[in-house]
Amino acid sequence: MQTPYYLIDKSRLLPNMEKIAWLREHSGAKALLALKCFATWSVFDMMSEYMDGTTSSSLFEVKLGREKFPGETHAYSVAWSDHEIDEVLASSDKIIFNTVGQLSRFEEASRNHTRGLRVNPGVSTSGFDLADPARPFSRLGEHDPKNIEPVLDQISGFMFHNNCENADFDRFDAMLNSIEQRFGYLIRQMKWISLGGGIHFTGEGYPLDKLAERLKRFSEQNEVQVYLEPGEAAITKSTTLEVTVLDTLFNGKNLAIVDSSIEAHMLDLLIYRESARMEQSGDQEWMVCGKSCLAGDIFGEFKFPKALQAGDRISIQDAAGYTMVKKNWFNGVKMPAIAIRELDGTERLVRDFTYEDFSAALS
Ligand SMILES: Cc1ncc(COP(=O)(O)O)c(C=O)c1O
Ligand SMILES: NCCCCNCC[C@H](N)C(=O)O
Repeated sequence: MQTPYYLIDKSRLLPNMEKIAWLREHSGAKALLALKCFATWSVFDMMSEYMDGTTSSSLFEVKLGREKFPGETHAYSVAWSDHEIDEVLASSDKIIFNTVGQLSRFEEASRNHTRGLRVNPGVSTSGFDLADPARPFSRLGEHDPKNIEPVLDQISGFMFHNNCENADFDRFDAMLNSIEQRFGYLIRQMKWISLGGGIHFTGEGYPLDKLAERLKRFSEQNEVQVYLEPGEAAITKSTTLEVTVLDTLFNGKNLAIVDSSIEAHMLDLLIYRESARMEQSGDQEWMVCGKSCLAGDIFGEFKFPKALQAGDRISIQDAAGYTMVKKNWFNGVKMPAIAIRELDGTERLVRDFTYEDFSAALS
């Protein structure tokens, strides 16, 4: 297969799915895939055996969820437009408004729909200002219980999303306690509560049993159906970005230029100033660089067992989350194709991109 391509390995996706299924069974919570993180629908058939549906951040994600992922479709957006609302309602099971203002604006249009409201508890686990839903002056959800009280009869659920790559169960527990303390009297008047994404419960060593017990207790004490919206947790470590070395040079360090671009194909790493991950090790230090003209288009510095040379293949690890959904046509660099490794080890190409796709994205 011609590089670059994202390779989704079902045998690496499966353990995440099995943990999600275990958690559902032992907590009673439902799990919705957050399409903003991962929307590669060729593996939705498999994922839908372990998950209950999808949640979204736009009309197009709502439509994709309804069309490609069996189960429930939750529609959330920071703000819906007038021209979108009918289609959003037609393609979803629940609509979650970000503010009381949006709920009021679309009150009549959505009257026969199951409706919820995003609530911002003012606490989060994000170490990144950019991704912190509880940052000062955050627009993400209603903050004040007093503003929510007047619209309680119009909604049947809340969505809280305040975790971010949170691998610490005790921190999750403490934040849920604080949510219950501040918003408990409102939560108990609802039928369902989504606790959002950002809980790293499929990670190595995460105390899944404690999470299941906590979610079950939350659900029983408040008499609500709990939803989780895993993005990263659903697909973590399932995918690699397969690239080839095109050139090498020495400029005080060993540099290898590959047929991909961090700016175009793994943008989140650049945004959050994180390094890509490799699996191999050795005593040869190399900086792996992208082929766009951006000076800082660098995947990171890694150790290899031997010196790299043109033609070498490299697998960049953990390349599923916020990658394929964010890839772009910067520099006209060819987008990586998408391939799937089936459980029996066979690989198949499910999407390739051509010059025509590049040209069609512009006019
Ligand atoms: C409302 C909501 N739900 C779920 C997610 C998924 O988060 P993660 O990929 O960290 O699990 C996000 C991330 O932006 C979100 O904003
Ligand atoms: N790896 C660096 C942080 C990534 C942030 N995750 C994506 C966004 C997140 N789900 C959010 O904005 O809440």
